[in-house]
Amino acid sequence: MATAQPNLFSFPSTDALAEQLRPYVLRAQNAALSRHDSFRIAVSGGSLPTVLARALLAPSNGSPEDTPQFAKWHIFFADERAVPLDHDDSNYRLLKDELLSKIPAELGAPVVHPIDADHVNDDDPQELADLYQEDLMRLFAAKDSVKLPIFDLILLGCGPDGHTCSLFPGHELLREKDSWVAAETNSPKPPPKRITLTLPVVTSALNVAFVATGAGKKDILKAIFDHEEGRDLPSALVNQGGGDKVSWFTDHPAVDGVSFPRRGSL
Ligand SMILES: O=C1O[C@H](COP(=O)(O)O)[C@@H](O)[C@H](O)[C@H]1O
Repeated sequence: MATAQPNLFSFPSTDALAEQLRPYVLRAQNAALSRHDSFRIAVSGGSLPTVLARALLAPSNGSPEDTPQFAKWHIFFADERAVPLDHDDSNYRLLKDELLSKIPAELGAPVVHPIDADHVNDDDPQELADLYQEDLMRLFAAKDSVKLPIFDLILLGCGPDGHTCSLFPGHELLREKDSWVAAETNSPKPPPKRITLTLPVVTSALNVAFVATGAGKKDILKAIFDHEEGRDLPSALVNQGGGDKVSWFTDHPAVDGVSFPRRGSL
């Protein structure tokens, strides 16, 4: 368990947040591309894709550092719902509508890793989870010694109950140690059948950023950053496991009244 504290950034508006999320993501991209030939990122659904699109589709200042090199991106999903890829509840569809379909051709196209559409109607989403794990293994487990995939960046949301990915409070999946991808059959938030990256995968990433905005997140953020009250919430477990690799991008209403020793500026 990491002892260092996560970083908390708070902005007056979602636009101001998106403006700062862009250099954060591009720094992770540039660092990744100096180490290997691709940028390996996992993204969530919910409110995240809209903010991410605002960040990444903004005009570049023209420098190579400020340019998304999408052709070198591998995009996975931090969690996905077991629905067809064109369904309103699909995180893939959301990302496609908000970001992927709007990337200018000159920036190149990322390699996107959706779930296997042939298994979304299975009674049990375990096969879907296993196939997704195999997809991850093709990229990350070139050597037998690889125990966990190391993402360059994972972008997360935080639900009003403190869930992140499809890891829900009090759920047994929070104790999963071995699988990279787990199946969820009884999500308290519809739809009930989902797959999710597991906690060890999330906390092994080189960088993890939450995006949480709006007054509706205020109470849960108070609980998460109050070490006693919210210590077992899934988002708090990411903080504890990831330490200062974890950054929270929030707006002022989401952190109104949240006491936190390390409010950073980027
Ligand atoms: O169900 C989900 O919810 C979370 C949180 O969504 P938000 O709208 O409160 O940001 C999301 O991160 C996750 O990917 C999604 O499947």
